[in-house]
Amino acid sequence: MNTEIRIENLSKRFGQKQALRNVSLYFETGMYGLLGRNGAGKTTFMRVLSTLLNKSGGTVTVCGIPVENAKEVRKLVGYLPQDFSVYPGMTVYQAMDYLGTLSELSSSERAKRIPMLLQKVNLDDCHKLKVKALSGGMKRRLGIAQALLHDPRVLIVDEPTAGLDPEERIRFRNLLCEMAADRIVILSTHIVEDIEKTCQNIAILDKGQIIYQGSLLDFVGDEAGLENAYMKKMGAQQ
Ligand SMILES: Nc1ncnc2c1ncn2[C@@H]1O[C@H](COP(=O)(O)OP(=O)(O)OP(=O)(O)O)[C@@H](O)[C@H]1O
Repeated sequence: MNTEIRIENLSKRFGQKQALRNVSLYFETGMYGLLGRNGAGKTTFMRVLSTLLNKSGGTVTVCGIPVENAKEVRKLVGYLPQDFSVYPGMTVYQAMDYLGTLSELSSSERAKRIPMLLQKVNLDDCHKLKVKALSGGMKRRLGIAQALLHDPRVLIVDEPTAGLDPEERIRFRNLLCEMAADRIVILSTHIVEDIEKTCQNIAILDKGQIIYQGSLLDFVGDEAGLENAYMKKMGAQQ
């Protein structure tokens, strides 16, 4: 099974509101940055890929499987939403174990994967802590660990570093890069620096349409950095 996502002419309407219009994109193993203003359609796009929203038109396949086959696609996709929060009264281990049960992992798979994932996100010392006692950065790392419980081929993260201190942001970025070595990671954020430091390829959404897709280096061209190139592009889109 090839690790790839093919999107052709994807559209999504909410009543009269056209949130996505003729979006066509292709992803293969690696890390991709998704940029766009507030309301551009980024979350809608990620929710369609994660099968949490039905599309209105077009085709989307994840590793060859159409998103309409939500049960199968969910096995392939891990999603960390913007507002991730889980069971504050549970310990870190209990929360992971419960989420693993919801993902239909057997008890032996959970016993194997949970310690391995907590170690990967550097939370192995915290497995007995209550979720509500975790810092913002630790919660985000727990979010990644839960999104990886079923070892998905695709990891989609929405605004994961907002509000994190610089050290925690860099740690989180490194973790995502590590995850992208053998899967597709799609990172949506307004923090342009996070994308500049981690992604070789970017896509920019504006008013529901793709206005750039391709290499970050090509996009930046002769500009001083991604932020400058991005501001210039967005200025031209007004
Ligand atoms: N459930 C919904 N019902 C109606 N309109 C919606 C719904 N969800 C999103 N929209 C609209 O679709 C458009 C795209 O929203 P979306 O949340 O995907 O944007 P975004 O790029 O993620 O924004 P932000 O950067 O602010 O998170 C917006 O105009 C939004 O108001």
